[in-house]
This record gives sequence, C-alpha cells and structure tokens, in this order.
Amino acid sequence: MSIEATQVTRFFGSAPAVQRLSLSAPSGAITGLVGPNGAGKTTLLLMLAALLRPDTGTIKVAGLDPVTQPRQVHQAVGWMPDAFGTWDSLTCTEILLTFAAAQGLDDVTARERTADMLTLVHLDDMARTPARVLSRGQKQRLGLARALVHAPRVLLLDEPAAGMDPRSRADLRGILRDLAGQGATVLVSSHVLGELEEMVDGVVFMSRGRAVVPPGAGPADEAAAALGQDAEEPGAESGAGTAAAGGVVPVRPTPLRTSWRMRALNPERLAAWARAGTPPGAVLDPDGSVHLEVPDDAAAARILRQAVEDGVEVVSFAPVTGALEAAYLAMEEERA
Ligand SMILES: Nc1ncnc2c1ncn2[C@@H]1O[C@H](COP(=O)(O)OP(=O)(O)OP(=O)(O)O)[C@@H](O)[C@H]1O
Repeated sequence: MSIEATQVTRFFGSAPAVQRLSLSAPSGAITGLVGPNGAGKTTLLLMLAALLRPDTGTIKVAGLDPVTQPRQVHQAVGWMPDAFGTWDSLTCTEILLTFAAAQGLDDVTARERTADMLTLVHLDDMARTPARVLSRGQKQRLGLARALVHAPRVLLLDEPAAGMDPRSRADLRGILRDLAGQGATVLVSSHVLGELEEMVDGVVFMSRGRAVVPPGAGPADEAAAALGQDAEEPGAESGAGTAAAGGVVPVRPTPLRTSWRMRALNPERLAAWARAGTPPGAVLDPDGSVHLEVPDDAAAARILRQAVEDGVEVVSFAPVTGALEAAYLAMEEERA
C-alpha cells in the first residue's frame, strides 16, 4: 500500500478534525475520499502531503514519513488544493517554472516539464498569460499542471474538478487513469459522487474524522479478491478492529462494483437468455431489462457480443450509475 495512515489524530483547539483514523490506499489505482462537510478530508490530505503535522499516529506515503521526511514527501507527492492560490502577476509558465525549481528540477527539465504540463491541461495558449486573467476552471487546470510538474509518484487532489467544464473534467479523468496505469497512487476527494464513480477504483468513506466502511457496501469477497484484499466487516470503523497480530486494521478502499443494464427489442428473448445463465449472475428487472455485474469494459464487450451471437436484439447496454451515492446516503443515515 502506498498510503498508510495508522491511528492518526489531529485537533484544532479542543476539537478533533481527524481522530484515530486508519486507512490505506494502493499504488496503481485511483481511490476516492468521500464524506460530508467537515468530515476531515482536507485535514487528512494536508497531513499526507506533509503540510500539517498529525498530533498522534503514523503516516507513510510512498514509504516516507511526512513528519520526519517532509522534504522527500513534498518531492514524492503532487498536491492539488481545492482552491489554487496563484501569484497573479506571474504567467502560467513562470508559475510552473517556479514550482519546478522549488522541487529541485534542473533548468532544462523544468522548461520541458512546464511545456508538457501546459499542453496536458490545454493551457498552451495561455502560457504567457498572467494568472490573474485565468477563469476558475483554468486556474484549476493550472493547479493540476503544478501538482504534476515534478512527476510525483503520489497524487493528492482536493475537489479537483470544481469549476472545470465537462471537457476538462473528462480530460482530468483520462489524466488520472493514465497516471494510475503507470503505477502512481491517486487519492481524490470529491462531493460530486456521480463523477467520482466514473473515475475511481475504490472509495474510502470518512465521517467525523474517521474512516468508515458503509453498511452493505463492504467489499464482497470476489470483488475484494480481485483487488488482492481481504473482505472486511461492513460498518467497521478505523481503529475499531484489531488484526490477529494485534495491530490496527486500516480501512481499505471499498471496490466499486459496476452494475450494467441491458435492454432488448424482445424482452422475453432477453429474459430467456438471462435465465439460461449466460452470462452468470444476471438479474431480471420487472421492467424487462437485465442487470449484470460487469468488472470492466472488456467484459462488457464480451457480454454484448455473446448476447448478439445468441440472438438477443440488444438496444442498449450501459452502466447503471448512482451506487456510490446510495452507499454514501446509507452511511449517513446509519450514523445520524
Ligand atoms: N485551520 C483550522 N482551524 C480550525 N479548525 C479547522 C481548521 N481546518 C479545519 N478545521 C475544522 O476541522 C474539521 C474538518 O475540516 P476539513 O476541512 O478537514 O473537512 P472536509 O471534510 O475537508 O470538509 P469539506 O467537505 O467541507 O471540504 C471541521 O470541523 C473544520 O471546521
């Protein structure tokens, strides 16, 4: 696991913003961080980025300790805050060059990375534009470029899509997926659950400063196995359980299982196909459609081809969204 927090607590005055929180997030995947306002998400991200010290507990980010190795953590981590404060009189290029230099990149590499990152976030046209001229969404994109300029192994993003237009949001999803594909660890907080659902491999829920597994949304054995995890008790809180060895069990991301819905010109034919057990696990809906658990796009393509070959005249086959929101609302209800 590339991010490990164990029994982390941070107070502001006498109020705990994060308390006895234990979680882990793997490399090569995008993990969502979800929770209501004030749950402690930003406080946690700041501690992971070595920008805020925990009062107690231990943190490891890419094997580094943010308390004792803050400089190394800053180099390993790309941090994108929810509001990116820029130096208004500097141009986009100057801002990125400044951050690249602060990260220790040599001049040539800094210029290359700056140009590449501006292209990546489609701000080439504004390379020489002062930051004060940028719109909110453009500032967010510059914030993403800044977070990536030193090619970090771990990416921490706080509400990254806020203010971005649909094209930029789609680009963001693609960029994060590419980075995870290259082995980076990506942890992203967002309140836009439908969008997060399309972006992440798994989710950690936070409530009142703790990491929690929502009831009924605990990883099923097979989904957990697919991610190389053990299934966990739904409703478990970080710090609440102890491993056999006596250590604290961190909350791991709950894998998002994608349900797809298929409709056909002839619902009876579709129903017969589903009842015949091809593919396994299909559930008939009273409206004549069929629900299927589909692990990935390649499986979806296989199922669709099979259906057509079996004579089902498919008119639509698409993911059903809203599972993350349902899990979130169930968690909130449980904890009210
Ligand atoms: N600098 C600070 N001084 C005092 N209290 C703070 C500070 N930063 C955060 N808090 C408090 O800590 C708690 C957690 O805040 P945090 O910003 O981490 O939550 P969040 O989950 O990111 O919320 P949101 O979804 O609204 O961004 C809140 O009660 C907040 O008021």
